[in-house]
Amino acid sequence: MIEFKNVEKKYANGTTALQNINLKIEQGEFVAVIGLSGAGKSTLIRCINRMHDITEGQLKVDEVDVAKLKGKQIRQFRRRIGMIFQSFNLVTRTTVIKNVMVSFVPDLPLWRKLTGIFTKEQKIKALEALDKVGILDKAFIRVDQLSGGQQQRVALARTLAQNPDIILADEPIASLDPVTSKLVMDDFKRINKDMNISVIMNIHHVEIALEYCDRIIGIRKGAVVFDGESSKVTQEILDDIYGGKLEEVKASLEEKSANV
Ligand SMILES: Nc1ncnc2c1ncn2[C@@H]1O[C@H](COP(=O)(O)OP(=O)(O)OP(=O)(O)O)[C@@H](O)[C@H]1O
Repeated sequence: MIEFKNVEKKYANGTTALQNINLKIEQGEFVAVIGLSGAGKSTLIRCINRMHDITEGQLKVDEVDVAKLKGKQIRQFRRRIGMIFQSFNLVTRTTVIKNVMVSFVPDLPLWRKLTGIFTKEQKIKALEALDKVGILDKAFIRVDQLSGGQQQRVALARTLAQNPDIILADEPIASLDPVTSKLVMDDFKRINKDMNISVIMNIHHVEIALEYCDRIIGIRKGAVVFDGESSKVTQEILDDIYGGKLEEVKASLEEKSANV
């Protein structure tokens, strides 16, 4: 379980990105974090794996007080938490399988990971992870020869190979066209349901969030203004989360996806 108790995050420049956050996320939930740009979605997600330090309150992941972790403990803790980014974060000039196997040697420098010799067992594990996201046939192809959607699936396979309890996804479909976005969301959903991995996703596409995620957390100006089941989200709630600017957000997303 992930538990935020009166969490505040203030950046060094004085910006309060999160204030008085109280949340409980149980193992196996599929949660979307929505809100306007700058509302604090990324900050919220990144506090969970200590990419950002909180400045007040307490954040616990399975009873581990995240703020108290130090050095090696942080690295060990992060192994249980996969992170997916909008930009995939892959090494594009090497093969798909090598990108996945990188997850087996988290403490080595990247060049060592990529030149490293992997065991047969590790190769099998990587192939299994690729199979789970439907791109086993691409294992020995260079990443730069794949489409955006396929690259995001490689990133997902890399995270799965690490055997995480939680996946944090920071706008995972923001660079994808609408059809590919849905395929990637199908993968997230399947992984969430079949493997009981918690997924906490920061997402701009409200309709997709409502369709795929079980729970919606709406953030406005660093505070939670809605927290409940997707099926309970009304237009009025969306107007509150987005301060009446939802149509503008949708129009800008449509413009972006036309340019993908
Ligand atoms: N490293 C930083 N230093 C100072 N302020 C920051 C930093 N990162 C984010 N902020 C500020 O914190 C607030 C929340 O930012 P955050 O990136 O969490 O929002 P967001 O909802 O994820 O936005 P977007 O949808 O545009 O990614 C914003 O006011 C932002 O300018």
